[in-house]
Amino acid sequence: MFLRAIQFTGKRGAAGKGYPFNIPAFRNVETISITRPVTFFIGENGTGKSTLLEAVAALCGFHAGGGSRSHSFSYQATESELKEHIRLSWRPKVTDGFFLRAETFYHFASYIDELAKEEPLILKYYGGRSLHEQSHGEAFFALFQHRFDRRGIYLLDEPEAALSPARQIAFLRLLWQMEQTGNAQFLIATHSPILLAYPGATIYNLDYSPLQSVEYEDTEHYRLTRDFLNNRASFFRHLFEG
Ligand SMILES: Nc1ncnc2c1ncn2[C@@H]1O[C@H](COP(=O)(O)OP(=O)(O)OP(=O)(O)O)[C@@H](O)[C@H]1O
Repeated sequence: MFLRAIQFTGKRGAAGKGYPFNIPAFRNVETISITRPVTFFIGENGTGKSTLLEAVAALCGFHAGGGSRSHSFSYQATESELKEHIRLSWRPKVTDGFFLRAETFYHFASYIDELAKEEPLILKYYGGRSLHEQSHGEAFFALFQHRFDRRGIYLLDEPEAALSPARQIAFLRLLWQMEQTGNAQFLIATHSPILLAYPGATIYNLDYSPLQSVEYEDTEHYRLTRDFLNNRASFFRHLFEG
């Protein structure tokens, strides 16, 4: 455990009412406590998960388009001002880690290819070959397996985006292995009921204003998936015949 809390500073009111200060989940939040090695952020589309992870990544010194401190590639920045209104509380501080953004992964892969032209050995951190020569899911998994072995903080924005259900379950094992080393901490924004099932994680739900921690079995992800799988016919009756 490295990051212990995300603290919202009191100056936000002065910053105006537009994005990102109009996001309901952040209203009246003082501190998001981080007490477990794996913390999930969930919520409907547009509730602020990426905005929060981006701000944390910026304060960690990670490139806004994804990557670590040493990565810098051209990317149309969409960073919000939130980073100027939060503080990270560390014990101990780490500077290494990675910010995975599914949406900019293509640009990241191209950037690594460029670096590999000068320094081919760099590809060992990405499964031994260009990320572009691997499928989207293979490339994600190669990154998890070969690059996430360093002591650090890992910020993952929808890592399930490229992963099959079987790979998501394999990812749970990787998470567990990395947690056992005591060297890795994860903040993960996700919509996946499989990833969210990871035992012992904290889940913050940004559907609430202010955001709240919830139990896995109380999440819509768990309940809706369970009900859908248990009774598809009933869902389809309502969807198609109503
Ligand atoms: N650069 C921006 N300028 C203005 N509004 C923005 C900007 N980026 C995001 N928003 C708005 O802020 C809100 C939160 O967006 P964000 O991308 O953080 O949501 P999210 O929870 O990650 O969503 P999703 O699950 O769809 O990825 C949304 O209403 C979005 O429209």
